Amino acid sequence: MAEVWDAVVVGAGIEGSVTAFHLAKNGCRTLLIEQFPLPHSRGSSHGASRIIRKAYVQQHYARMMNEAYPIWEQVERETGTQLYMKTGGLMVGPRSSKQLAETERSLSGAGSEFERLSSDDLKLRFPNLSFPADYRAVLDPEAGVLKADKALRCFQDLFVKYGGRIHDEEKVVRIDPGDVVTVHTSKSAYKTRKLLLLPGPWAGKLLGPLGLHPPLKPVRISVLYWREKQPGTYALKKGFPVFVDHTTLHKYGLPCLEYPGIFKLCYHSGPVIDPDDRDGVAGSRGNQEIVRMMCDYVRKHFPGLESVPAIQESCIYTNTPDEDFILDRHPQYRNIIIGAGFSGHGFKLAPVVGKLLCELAMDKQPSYDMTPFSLDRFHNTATPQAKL
Ligand SMILES: Cc1cc2nc3c(=O)[nH]c(=O)nc-3n(C[C@H](O)[C@H](O)[C@H](O)COP(=O)(O)OP(=O)(O)OC[C@H]3O[C@@H](n4cnc5c(N)ncnc54)[C@H](O)[C@@H]3O)c2cc1C
Ligand SMILES: O=C(O)[C@@H]1CCCCN1
Repeated sequence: MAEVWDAVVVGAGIEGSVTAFHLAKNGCRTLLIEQFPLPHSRGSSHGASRIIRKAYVQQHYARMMNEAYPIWEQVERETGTQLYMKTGGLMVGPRSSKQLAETERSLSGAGSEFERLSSDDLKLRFPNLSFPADYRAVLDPEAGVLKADKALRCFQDLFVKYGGRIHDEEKVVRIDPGDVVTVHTSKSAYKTRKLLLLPGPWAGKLLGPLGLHPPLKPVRISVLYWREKQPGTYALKKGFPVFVDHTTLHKYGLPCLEYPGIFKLCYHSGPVIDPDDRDGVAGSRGNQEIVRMMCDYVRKHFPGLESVPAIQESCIYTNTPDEDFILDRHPQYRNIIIGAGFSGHGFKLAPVVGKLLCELAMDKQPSYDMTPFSLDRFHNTATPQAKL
């Protein structure tokens, strides 16, 4: 008789890899299936860096981050790899910004420290930034950079260390629900008691045949890097923080890390695409406009950077209308668990996302209120609004 797995996880991005790690660590015999050869750069988890911060508008994420940090540290210890570099995080916006006020409220509510910077403080502390006199900032002292590609590898290595199996270059092509689910791939078929779907931008393609159509939009993000005029101006070593601008749709930046002397500064939006054709016609549409807008932005606010990007790469967000994640069971097939819609901010939270999905798979009471992450919230048509 075919072997029955305790759990099969589909998708070896950061969310699937961390979920698989928690399952294996909790004694579940787990198989992690990935369509592409690992590592790859076609989904959402590639690249050297991501922002980690507690400064969130939504308090549920600020609270979850209190648990995420110790797990990141534990993985660093267990693998002997530095993954987190503390830089502090600067959230800027107009003095009247509701988002900044709510960020302060949620940091306080989560028991986390922060500093409030006036326009004068901002000028004094960060002379290489230029913002109007009616701007202010919130500084999150615990924020920093995660070494993303290393982090992904660490979680996959630990998963294998705890007895998990990874099958890459194997695409899931059909799912037959049941008390024991059958997962058909391009190479084989597997039986499992619990199936966890973490397919990133491909979520729509896997969920549709299971009768689920949540309003998910895969969006192509241009990852833009800008050369310093004077090397070292925005360097991590010199203590330049990670940065989020809360004016209208966000712009965000990370101090020079992956390419020496080159600062990463991106726009938190882009064209809706098919993940199998990320850089095709739809993906390129609007890119020139975004680059032009970002050139203007750099000229205005980052006077120490060349105002033409030195490097351009791509990555994909999978957005929900309210930018909250989906972490839930299939409403009909309760042993199928879904993690999707990480809306461009899921990396830092993956340690807690994985823990919650593992709890659902092991039929334990989840450690957090799952209401913000429920699939059925979309029946009430959430108002689209950039939050973070
Ligand atoms: C430019 C950019 C900047 C970001 N910045 C930040 C940040 O600063 N901080 C932060 O916290 N987050 C950030 N994020 C968000 C974060 O990176 C994502 O939320 C996270 O990587 C999502 O991971 P995932 O595992 O859901 O998706 P993915 O990494 O895409 O993983 C899904 C995997 O499933 C596989 N798969 C799909 N379908 C199948 C199938 N049928 N069979 C087998 N395998 C399948 C895919 O190949 C893929 O490997 C950023 C994202 C981008 C794009
Ligand atoms: O998750 C983050 O911290 C960043 C903030 C800005 C948008 C992209 N993601």
